[in-house]
Amino acid sequence: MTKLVQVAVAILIRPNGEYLLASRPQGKGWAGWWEFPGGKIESGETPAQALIREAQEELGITPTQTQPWIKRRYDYPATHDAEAKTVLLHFFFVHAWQGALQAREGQQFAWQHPQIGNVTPVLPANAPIMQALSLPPVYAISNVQEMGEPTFLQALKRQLDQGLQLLQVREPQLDSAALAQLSEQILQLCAPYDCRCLLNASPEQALQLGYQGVHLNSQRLLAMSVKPDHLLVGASCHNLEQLQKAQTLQLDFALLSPVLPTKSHPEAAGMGWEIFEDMLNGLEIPVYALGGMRPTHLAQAQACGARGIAMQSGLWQAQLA
Ligand SMILES: Nc1nc2c([nH]c(=O)n2[C@H]2C[C@H](O)[C@@H](COP(=O)(O)OP(=O)(O)OP(=O)(O)O)O2)c(=O)[nH]1
Ligand SMILES: [Mg+2]
Repeated sequence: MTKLVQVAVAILIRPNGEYLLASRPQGKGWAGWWEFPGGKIESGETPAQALIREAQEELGITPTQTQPWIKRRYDYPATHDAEAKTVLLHFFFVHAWQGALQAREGQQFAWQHPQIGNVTPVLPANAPIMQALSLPPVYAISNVQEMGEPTFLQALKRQLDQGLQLLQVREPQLDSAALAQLSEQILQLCAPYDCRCLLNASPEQALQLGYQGVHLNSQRLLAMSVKPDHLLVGASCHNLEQLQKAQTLQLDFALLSPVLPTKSHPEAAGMGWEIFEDMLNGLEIPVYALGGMRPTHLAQAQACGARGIAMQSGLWQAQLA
């Protein structure tokens, strides 16, 4: 049997969203590969304690604002410089720290833009983590039907000014002419910002109207046999079968809902955080929690292993409050 190594991993994030990678120093297994700072959890230590100790030892800093994220198990084969082992990685976001970064182990540092990672190779266990980090923590869903177009566009502008980076346009009540007209306005409004827009429709419609992405409902997801080209692709899932289908198709992300009871689907009870966390366990595709979400639920969703939260009324209302 290979040994299980538990590891605390620190994803240092700057306010502009860049995160820190470090090269593994000479003399360690997988030397020269890029990773997040961190290291083995010692006996008697919690993952959070190991995180702080490793940050002090490797970087000379003390994390002051941390947030648990995904746990990920990975089997490493034996290589010329390392034996076979299974690692259980406990990823944490580190949003703030004391002290100035020092390369205490002779490692190199590289701050990475989430969508333009430019150092390679990154340790193979981290591939799904890099994919998740290329997406922002909040996914907004349009609500023109309830708010009316002028109010919605105003609210959208305010969210864009506050850093919104991912938007789903979901307005099934509109006919195709009205949807084309609304799409043009939304895409124009978003163009100067770093915000990608997905249309909840078929991939053909999304491409035709000039969207960067398509959001599949669960019916379209189940009917699909290959990931559409040239689009960022997300899908709505309500059970494990659908999540697995999204993963098999190698979609960019999935939504899992309803987590909590919601106004838009009052008949559905909400699976709760415990089941939500269980369903994400072992999944490689990034997932957003949906259903009754408000901005304050982000930390809880991430502690369950989600990339973040998707919100419709919870987002647009939060800013009016
Ligand atoms: N720090 C870190 N380790 C990772 C990442 N991804 C990943 O698969 N690992 C694996 C590589 C190693 O097998 C293990 C971490 O062990 P390590 O060798 O860095 O441990 P350590 O810092 O405590 O150093 P030492 O015991 O060798 O002195 O976890 C990552 O992003 N960061
Ligand atoms: Mg280390």
